[in-house]
Amino acid sequence: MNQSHSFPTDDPLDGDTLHEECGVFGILGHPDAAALTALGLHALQHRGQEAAGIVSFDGKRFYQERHMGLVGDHYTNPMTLARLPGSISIGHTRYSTTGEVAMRNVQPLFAELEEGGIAVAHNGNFTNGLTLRRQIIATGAICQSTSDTEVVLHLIARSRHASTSDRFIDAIRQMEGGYSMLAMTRTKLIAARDPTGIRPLVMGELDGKPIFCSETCALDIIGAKFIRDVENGEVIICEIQPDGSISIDARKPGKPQPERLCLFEYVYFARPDSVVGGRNVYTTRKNMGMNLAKEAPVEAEVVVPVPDGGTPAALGYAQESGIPFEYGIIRNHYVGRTFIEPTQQIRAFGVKLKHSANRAMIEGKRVVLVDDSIVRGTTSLKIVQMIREAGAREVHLRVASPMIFFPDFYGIDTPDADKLLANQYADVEAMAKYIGADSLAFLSIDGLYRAVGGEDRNPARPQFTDHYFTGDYPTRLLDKNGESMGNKLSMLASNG
Ligand SMILES: O=P(O)(O)OC[C@H]1O[C@H](OP(=O)(O)OP(=O)(O)O)[C@H](O)[C@@H]1O
Ligand SMILES: NC(=O)CC[C@H](N)C(=O)O
Repeated sequence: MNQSHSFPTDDPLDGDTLHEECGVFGILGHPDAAALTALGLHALQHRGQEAAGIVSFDGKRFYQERHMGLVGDHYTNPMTLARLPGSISIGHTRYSTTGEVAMRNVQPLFAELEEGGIAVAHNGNFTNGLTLRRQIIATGAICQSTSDTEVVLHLIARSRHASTSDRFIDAIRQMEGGYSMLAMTRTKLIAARDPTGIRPLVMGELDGKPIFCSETCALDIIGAKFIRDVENGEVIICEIQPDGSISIDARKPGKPQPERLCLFEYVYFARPDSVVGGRNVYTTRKNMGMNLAKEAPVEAEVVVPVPDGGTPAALGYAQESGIPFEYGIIRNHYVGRTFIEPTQQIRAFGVKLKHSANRAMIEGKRVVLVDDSIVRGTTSLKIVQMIREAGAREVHLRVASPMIFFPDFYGIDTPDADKLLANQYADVEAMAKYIGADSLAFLSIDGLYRAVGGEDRNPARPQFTDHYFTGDYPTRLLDKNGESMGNKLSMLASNG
């Protein structure tokens, strides 16, 4: 295995940030596998900005490049790509949910097995990862990372099945929680999605070669064709045959369960141009804004989005209400997503750097501000104040998703419940007062369901994963037992 990384491994971050997701990309049998993977990861950058890695195989050896930072910081360098030869490749952009921000947790993770090397890339989070980790450590395993993903490698190694595919299936069947996973061996690319289908994963094709990635925007960037979603609970095994052809074997190893995609993919995470679960994300966000305008109308002269997340919903609100849409806030694109920053102080500073009021569009007007979500309230507090300082007569905040009361354990890494703004105030009026808005309203859960899936939430069998709004977790939470995720790996806290 070629190890060519040498990056710092310190982790000053606390375990209390609302992180995003991760992005995965894999391709089998293409001569430009690593370069295509790098391009795919570029398109998936919004899903994870802490670190990015690529593993390739050239018929003889595995190669890896794993780096802290953005995809463009490393994989635009032809020398880096030259160190990733071969026609099989998988890649990952990371936002940590379990395990610190350190080189040892940067994916793909690689292991030498009896029958050869295997690399895995994981978007999601296992809700029994720590429980299984304790069990394998108790029986002699030596873990190299603090990532929940590593447990899968150990379970593959311990499986009694003969083929790598069966070992992989054996391993993931023991895992609970949310996962869209890719694995690669010397001849195979394997894709798997958890039984509930919490995280997205799609299959595409370029020049007849199979591709798997988190979102369709990664297919579009390389001109690949969308084939279909990987189904919930499905494992697809693609293998290069001795004659050079590629076999594709799709299996559903577990008990069938209804799919429940994560609603937050539509509210915030996925790129607006992606098609997630057959739905164009931009359209669902516009629908959210339209439903919000119906549910919470207000008299005003201008609708202003909180960019970027709030923009499609604000357009929907403006179209439905007939109030003109204007860019009353200008976004500095050199500042990333703010609610993922490590400390509250830095987050607040980031929000200030990121948004400026466009006074000419605001002064003397009653403004409807539209954002996609309120998590801690950092953004809302600053933006409402900024709009007032720019001369707005009234500021009405409209949020295109319901109030967030519950933490996530499936790959989002929300703050602890007590840090969520909705849990700090008795009602919406009290929240509005804290934020400094003349009025505040959230989209209802049914309004959100209709915006995404066209029908109300079915309480007996919810169509989507929505626990952050409702407390209805789609799986059991074995590791949790009342502890926060941030505390779970405290026994493993380290610098590298
Ligand atoms: O209540 P808070 O804790 O501030 O979190 C919510 C805010 O964070 C997100 O924006 P972010 O700046 O992360 O990303 P964006 O640029 O994609 O909108 C989201 O769109 C809200 O504006
Ligand atoms: N956000 C994610 O999907 C994270 C994947 C994995 N749990 C990690 O922390 O590396």
